[in-house]
Amino acid sequence: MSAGKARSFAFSDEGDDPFALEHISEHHDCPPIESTYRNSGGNASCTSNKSGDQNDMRRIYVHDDDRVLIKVVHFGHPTSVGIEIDDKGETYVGCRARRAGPRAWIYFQPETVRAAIVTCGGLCPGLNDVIRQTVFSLEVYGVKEILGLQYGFRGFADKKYPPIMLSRKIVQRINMVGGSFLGVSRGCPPLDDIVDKLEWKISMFFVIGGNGSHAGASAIYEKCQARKLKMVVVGIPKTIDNDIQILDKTFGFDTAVEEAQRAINAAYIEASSAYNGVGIVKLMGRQSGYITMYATIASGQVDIVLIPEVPFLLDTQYGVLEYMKKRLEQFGICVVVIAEGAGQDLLEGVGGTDASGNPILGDVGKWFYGKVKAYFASIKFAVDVKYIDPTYMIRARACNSSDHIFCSILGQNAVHGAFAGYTNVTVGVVNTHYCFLPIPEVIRKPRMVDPNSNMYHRCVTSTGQPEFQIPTCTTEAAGGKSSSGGWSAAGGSKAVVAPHGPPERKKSLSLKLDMVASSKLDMVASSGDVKSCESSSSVNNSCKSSENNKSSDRSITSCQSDGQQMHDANCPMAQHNIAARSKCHDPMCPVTHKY
Ligand SMILES: Nc1ncnc2c1ncn2[C@@H]1O[C@H](COP(=O)(O)OP(=O)(O)OP(=O)(O)O)[C@@H](O)[C@H]1O
Ligand SMILES: O=P(O)(O)OC[C@H]1O[C@](O)(CO)[C@@H](O)[C@@H]1O
Repeated sequence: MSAGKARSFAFSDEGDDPFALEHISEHHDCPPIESTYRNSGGNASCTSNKSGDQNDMRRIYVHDDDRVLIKVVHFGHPTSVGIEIDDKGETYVGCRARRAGPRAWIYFQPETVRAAIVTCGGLCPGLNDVIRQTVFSLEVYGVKEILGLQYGFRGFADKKYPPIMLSRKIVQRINMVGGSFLGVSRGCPPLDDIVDKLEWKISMFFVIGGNGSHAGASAIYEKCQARKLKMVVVGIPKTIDNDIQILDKTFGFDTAVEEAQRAINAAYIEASSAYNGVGIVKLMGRQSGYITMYATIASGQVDIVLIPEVPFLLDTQYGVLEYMKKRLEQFGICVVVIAEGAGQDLLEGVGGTDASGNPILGDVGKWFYGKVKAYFASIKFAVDVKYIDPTYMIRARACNSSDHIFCSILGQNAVHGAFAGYTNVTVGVVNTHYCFLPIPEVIRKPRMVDPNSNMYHRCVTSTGQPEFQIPTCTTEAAGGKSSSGGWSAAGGSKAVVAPHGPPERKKSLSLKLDMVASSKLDMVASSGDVKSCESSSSVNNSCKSSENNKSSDRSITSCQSDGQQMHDANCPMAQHNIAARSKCHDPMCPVTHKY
């Protein structure tokens, strides 16, 4: 199946299934043999018959007909948050992927297999864990020859770094450290040179990398097909950026978020102890803001988050700088987290591309730091600005325990997929289940944060920030200034009123799948904007009465102006410095007691 193939909404095992996998038996004569995979004490040869049924109590094999649903939510309406309708009006509702795991029947004689493993792109916590478990699993099947390519695809061409033989003994302890035991690189020799080398009887090729590496893996697969090489290509998605479609997450992402959160917390500590302290943290994320968004929520101490997917104004009355001033006036502190790829439209990029063709970005962190300093100097507002750029620290470490486990499962499943004969596939977790997915489908486009997603709404609910845009429809529900003077509420006024109206209890809410496509038109022509304007008064009411709205400015303003007092243990004052705390006059306020 090619990347451009039409996708259907309803699952079918026939040709139009976007998750149909290439299988080696479609191109080569290779009858299945009984699996040689044994886990501890398992006696696989007694447990299955040719149809894959298992006769004994021990069950170690996944049946080839097992499937994982790509979407497990029943979406009640095409405008439901999270439904992910793509630019062709398509969704993955109803689609299923093949469940990963060992099969009872395999398509390679292990003693004839020569496997090769390569790690490409940037570093990512967990690379060594994946290499290690891939080697272990190959050996469990009975493979004797396992080659490690050095320094990514360059390892095919660079005579100084020939492939190294891998074994359980060699890789036993590599998971204790970060980095890649094999080395990584960007850029690669001509694909034909790589395929020439693969003709050295390599029958299983494991590519551990991100979108670019998977594009490379798929291109190599195509070339091998053309040369009729009997080889399977299996990818293992790696990227701290978490920018791979469909998957719950990629390995290393959790660890990177953990490390990023530490940087944010350091910025918070610095800023909270300084006079009008500003903490700025720049985090990796070339085109997608996942690390920044998740670390922001994890830290809980961020006032402003800026990601590549959400444009922002800097210096106007709706811009970031004026909002920072307001935060400083109110709380004496402001923590800003900015993703590497954010605001690239505002600064001069370095231009050009790296060896892999990725754009070289301008340094938004330094640029933003300079702008903040200049702005506050220009208005003679004393600030103490600390800038932290943890860059490579978030990806150079060994992974945390959840990533150790995740990587182990991915490495093992990659080997199961190869022995099952699947090729041009990758292995990933979808809805907490492991599955094999066609590479072309997962790299159709990079995954980015959807500013209309639940997760982004959660993030800006956490920071309490407004949209840094000229409001398209102003409402008094805005998180700070009113229509005459400034910011609109985070998430936008359009998001305030549900576009799909009140629930109709008696009618079935079940979503007809063909509705999804037509709904795109509805959404474009929707009168949602108008409605949200009209109903702003009700929104405003709920806003005023929301005493527990801990993160937004309006709760403080209404508290103070209504003469109400803050009894909330999570009073926003509690999170900020002593100067700001003194603004809380409530004798019951836990902060007043504490200090
Ligand atoms: N479209 C493509 N076709 C063939 N090879 C590619 C393609 N894109 C990238 N590659 C190769 O894949 C390798 C890794 O690509 P890249 O440097 O973009 O990292 P990545 O796999 O996307 O990982 P990361 O998330 O760290 O950026 C490089 O050797 C690069 O030359
Ligand atoms: O400096 P390098 O190695 O090119 O890597 C930087 C890039 O790697 C990533 O971490 C992963 O692609 C990006 O977020 C970042 O732009």
